[in-house]
Amino acid sequence: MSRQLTPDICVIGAGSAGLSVAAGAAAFGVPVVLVERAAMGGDCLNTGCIPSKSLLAAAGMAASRRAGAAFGVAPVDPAIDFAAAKAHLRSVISAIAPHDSVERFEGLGVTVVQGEARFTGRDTLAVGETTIRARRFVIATGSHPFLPPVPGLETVPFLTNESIFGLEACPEHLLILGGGPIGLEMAQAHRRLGARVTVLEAGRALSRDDEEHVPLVIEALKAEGVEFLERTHVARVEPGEAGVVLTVEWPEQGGRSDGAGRMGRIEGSHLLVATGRAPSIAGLGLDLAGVEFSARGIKVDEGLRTSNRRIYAIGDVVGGLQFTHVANYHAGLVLRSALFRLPAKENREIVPWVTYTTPEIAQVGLLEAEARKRYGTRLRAVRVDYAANDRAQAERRTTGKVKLLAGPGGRLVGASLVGANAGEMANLLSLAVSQGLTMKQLAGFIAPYPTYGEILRRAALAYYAEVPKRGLVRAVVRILRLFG
Ligand SMILES: Cc1cc2nc3c(=O)[nH]c(=O)nc-3n(C[C@H](O)[C@H](O)[C@H](O)COP(=O)(O)OP(=O)(O)OC[C@H]3O[C@@H](n4cnc5c(N)ncnc54)[C@H](O)[C@@H]3O)c2cc1C
Ligand SMILES: NC(=O)c1ccc[n+]([C@@H]2O[C@H](COP(=O)([O-])OP(=O)(O)OC[C@H]3O[C@@H](n4cnc5c(N)ncnc54)[C@H](O)[C@@H]3O)[C@@H](O)[C@H]2O)c1
Repeated sequence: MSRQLTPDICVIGAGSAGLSVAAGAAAFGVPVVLVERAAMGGDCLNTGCIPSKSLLAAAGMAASRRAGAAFGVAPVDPAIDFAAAKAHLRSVISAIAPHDSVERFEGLGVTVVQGEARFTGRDTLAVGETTIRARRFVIATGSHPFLPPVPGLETVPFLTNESIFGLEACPEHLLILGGGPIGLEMAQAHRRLGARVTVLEAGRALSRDDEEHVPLVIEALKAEGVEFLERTHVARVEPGEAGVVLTVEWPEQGGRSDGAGRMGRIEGSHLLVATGRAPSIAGLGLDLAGVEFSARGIKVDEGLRTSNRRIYAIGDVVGGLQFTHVANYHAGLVLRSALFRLPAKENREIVPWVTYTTPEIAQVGLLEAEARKRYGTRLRAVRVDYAANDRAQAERRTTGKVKLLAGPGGRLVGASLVGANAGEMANLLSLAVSQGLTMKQLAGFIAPYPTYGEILRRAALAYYAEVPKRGLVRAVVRILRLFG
């Protein structure tokens, strides 16, 4: 039966971005319609953050059983029930799913329409028999795996993040195309759960992270048995006896340390494609809506408005930094703009991200190379090793580094971390960068002892290490001593 809805706001996509806008708008009593064609919760809940972090947790449990010797606890080679690990993953999703469910959102006052949305005009959307005419639209349709143009890929049953979490048996030899966050998190998780794993990366693994810190992650994964082929070109994919055969090429300065030939063949049982993301915009009717886009995503201005000013686009579909917390950040900006008509401007220089390998690697704000370009000699980088932290010593997790970047006036403009709890520590640094705090303020808080977070205060104090040596400062201290 056909029906027409006329909300103030219509949100397309019930992933991290869309859910946040819908919940926020409904909380202020604004009529809002939310359209979703598949599972509520989008990538993060169903095929992204939650299953990947749950699998890493299972893998971490296996790794800890193998690693007790230094603590006087006899290591064991644990029997892994891969199907049970997957049951754990599904139960975590089920525990979170009610929060993102149709029932909860209807309870919040949101009208949820299930089906595929497509624009039929600049202010009209069709979802099956339903027509939605809204004052404002928010496109939050996310992204899907980008498939590289490797000849033969279509001839094998390759995996992506949309299918790998459904495997019930551990792959014998998992080949992973792409050494980004998905590739490395899945490499470590599967290796720890019993698979042989080979990562093939066209360029440099984790290329968006600090280049001084990335090698610590790669070395840790290699030490656990993950095989790495960086700067490797996969020329062809074909079916093989064991599953999949890759023909690979190494350029002159090839990634193989053994100096093997320029061409080679690698056989594995499974292939995971983790080579980036493409925006989910097919069939949306963006042309009819007057919304411009490119292969990267929907084009938006700093306020996340599209070329049609009544339509915003947020989250993965705009092709910027693709993280759940960025999707949530975007949602907040859109609510500010659409509900309160306040200026809203995305600031990409305060965004943190974390890859949840062991060790974790985290970035907040500017990378050193970016900061140097911007501030030149006015930039100071201070570095502290985890080995200087008592808690890291107690837990024997001393492989790690923190680097703080101080711009003019000692303002923290960026931070890079690698090591245990790097992601948790990124929280405090994210607050500091977003609020424009200085090294003085970062040195001035009391960190509970012994915590990993003390590393941050130590790094901030290191910024002032030269102060006691300055002549003027020493002279003042000398004079003050005269007063008893
Ligand atoms: C394996 C993996 C691990 C990740 N881990 C992390 C992590 O640890 N931390 C982190 O911050 N980020 C992580 N991410 C990234 C994170 O999942 C995404 O950035 C986030 O989910 C993007 O949210 P979104 O709302 O923009 O899009 P999505 O979650 O993709 O939601 C878009 C929704 O729109 C719907 N939709 C699309 N087109 C239409 C249409 N025409 N009509 C109706 N509905 C439509 C889709 O069905 C989907 O539900 C990970 C991603 C992957 C793949
Ligand atoms: N912990 C997290 O926050 C987390 C975890 C997973 C995913 N994510 C998000 O999901 C996004 C997608 O992750 P991703 O790892 O797929 O993408 P990515 O773009 O970060 O990395 C893809 C990698 O694949 C390589 N590559 C591309 N084509 C190739 C080819 N033909 N052969 C070999 N290598 C090739 C690239 O050089 C790159 O290093 C990330 O950018 C991130 O935003 C976040």
